[in-house]
Amino acid sequence: MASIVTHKLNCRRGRNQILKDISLSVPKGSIYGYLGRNGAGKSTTIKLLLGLLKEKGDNIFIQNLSLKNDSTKIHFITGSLIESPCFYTRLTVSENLKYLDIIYGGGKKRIAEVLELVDLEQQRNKRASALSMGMKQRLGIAIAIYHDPEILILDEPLNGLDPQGIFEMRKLFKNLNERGKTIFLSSHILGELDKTATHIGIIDKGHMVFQGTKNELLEGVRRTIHITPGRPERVVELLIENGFSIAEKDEKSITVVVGKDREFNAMVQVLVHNDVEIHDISSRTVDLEQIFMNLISKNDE
Ligand SMILES: Nc1ncnc2c1ncn2[C@@H]1O[C@H](COP(=O)(O)OP(=O)(O)OP(=O)(O)O)[C@@H](O)[C@H]1O
Repeated sequence: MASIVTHKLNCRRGRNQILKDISLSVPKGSIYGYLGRNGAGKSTTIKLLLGLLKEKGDNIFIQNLSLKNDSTKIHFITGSLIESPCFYTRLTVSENLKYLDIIYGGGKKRIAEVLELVDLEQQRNKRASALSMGMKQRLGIAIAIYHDPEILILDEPLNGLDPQGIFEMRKLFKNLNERGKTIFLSSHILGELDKTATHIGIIDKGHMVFQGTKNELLEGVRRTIHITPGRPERVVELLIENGFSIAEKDEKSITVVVGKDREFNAMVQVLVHNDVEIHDISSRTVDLEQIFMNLISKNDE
């Protein structure tokens, strides 16, 4: 089942078509990374999902509820963090949560639970204004999850955090995900999502250029294999005979480009079975960042 579904989401401001036919499908229980360059349309999508723009949301469904007809129910099952976290800077961390508790209930137990979850127990009596950036962001998450929503929608939650802050937020996302929350988060840096996301959606200039699991994104990746054999000419012959194409060769070494792991294994088998002398073999995989750049540069053409 999908937690968030949109059917051909469009958004226009004046002559500017900000979003064009965005059809999202965010599986329940996933950590869905929504990736795109600055200005691609991520925040606009998120604002639409949260019903914050004038568009009616008749093609947006959260847990099968229509945003147009069931926005109140949707608010109860959704927690969000957009732009900078919103809290009372002059109140302490726990006072901020006590304030929320007036609305949602749950009492001291829920406050303690949430503080533990976001790892702010030590800072509970600190004024929110005195927190580090990473802690402020975690307080923002604490506020977003206080009412125990099933889905979290976060706009660039890792923006501006140092490596330690990013590490802690990732840990928090994984922890929340293990507790059954579906997390939709945006970023303009693939590396930020790479380690956390189970699913990736890539948007560029308002168009969706990829959507699928992280493994599906990696499927098209090719590996460059650099081999330094005893007899390069013999290896070139063997590889060509067995259907591999040689990308480059010089006197000492050969470069072969292969697809999936299976193809790499097949190539190694050919070398082993033919008793080829190898001095060195190294493999370089195109990283996710490169795939991202390739996808969006195709959209530039
Ligand atoms: N109210 C508006 N009126 C006109 N154009 C807008 C409006 N809001 C956003 N845009 C334009 O729509 C495009 C997408 O903006 P959006 O904020 O959704 O991008 P983004 O992917 O979130 O980028 P960033 O990472 O920089 O926040 C941008 O070109 C932006 O200038």
